Amino acid sequence: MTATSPARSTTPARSTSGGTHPAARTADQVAADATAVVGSADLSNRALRTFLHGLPGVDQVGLDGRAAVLGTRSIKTTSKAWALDTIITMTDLTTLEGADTPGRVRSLVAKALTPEPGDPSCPRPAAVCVYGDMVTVAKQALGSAPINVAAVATAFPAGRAGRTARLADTTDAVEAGAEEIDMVIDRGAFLSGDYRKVYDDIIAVREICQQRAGEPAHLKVILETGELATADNVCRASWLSMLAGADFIKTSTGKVSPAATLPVTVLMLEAVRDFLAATGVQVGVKPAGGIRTSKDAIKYLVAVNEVAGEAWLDPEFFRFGASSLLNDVLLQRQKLATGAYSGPDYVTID
Ligand SMILES: O=C[C@H](O)COP(=O)(O)O
Repeated sequence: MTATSPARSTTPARSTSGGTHPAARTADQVAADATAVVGSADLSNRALRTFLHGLPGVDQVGLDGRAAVLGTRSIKTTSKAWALDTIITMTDLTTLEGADTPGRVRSLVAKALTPEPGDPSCPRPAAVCVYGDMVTVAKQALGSAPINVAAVATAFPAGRAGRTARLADTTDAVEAGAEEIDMVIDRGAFLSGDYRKVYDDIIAVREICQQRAGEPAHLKVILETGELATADNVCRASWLSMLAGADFIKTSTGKVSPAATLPVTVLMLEAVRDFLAATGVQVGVKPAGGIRTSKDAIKYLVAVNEVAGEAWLDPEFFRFGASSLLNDVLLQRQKLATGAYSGPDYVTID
């Protein structure tokens, strides 16, 4: 990623309560510092630390309050139909089980290709998300359909492997044709303050993504927010990932509790909004893990619109990582169209 000329603003960088942190730098200062960090030829861990620890502090109480308010918004029935279809187009339909088989992946792909048999107006998910060794199976099953294959990589979910193994994992997935790579950060390095290691890892994975035949693979960086302990850490990990060139920042692997939450997603939406203002680069957000109902997913859409803005209401910039959300969305879609649920046999519950 190359930081373009920062958009100039004289408003102070905002913390999540909607107010400003007493020690907050202005957006101009954050922009200048971010540009200096990205442009530095010899970036030290100390420089990264200074930048990340100088970000406005997060008011956790304010964050929870803001998310709670967003979660109570109601939407009109007409908007609900749009919301349900939008959720489908933003879904990375996922299977990430040790017991995944080629048959299971083919069945996931069949569902992605035809989510609602008999209703050609039903949109398709953005991607299917699988382990790297299942990319070939998924690609073959998808054929030329415009659905991406996202592969988890870098020793997902814990990331506990040396860089050589983590990068080899990524190379395998990219060479098999994955259009999207979902990497995990080294939480141990991050939590021990070795930001430079995390930064270098992301850059190395991104370089492999860039080498994909045809289009570069899009890089989603999983923070595993449930292991980061504080909201300030989530904010720092978001900025660190974006500075290193993430196309998306993703909350969770789905293997750690808590996984995606609305407050954490609001915080990450604020980060991408502020990063765009500072650098001119728009990064996407992917909450993943534990989002199972349309009702919850709609709360996330409201947050996207109100926190980051309409520009993020696009699968290019917002995704849901979910294994079973699609089933509920299809049921709700049916209910909206016919006034009744079609019964539990109507959609596959897998
Ligand atoms: O990235 C997606 C998650 O692994 C899926 O989690 P879920 O099964 O809770 O929807």
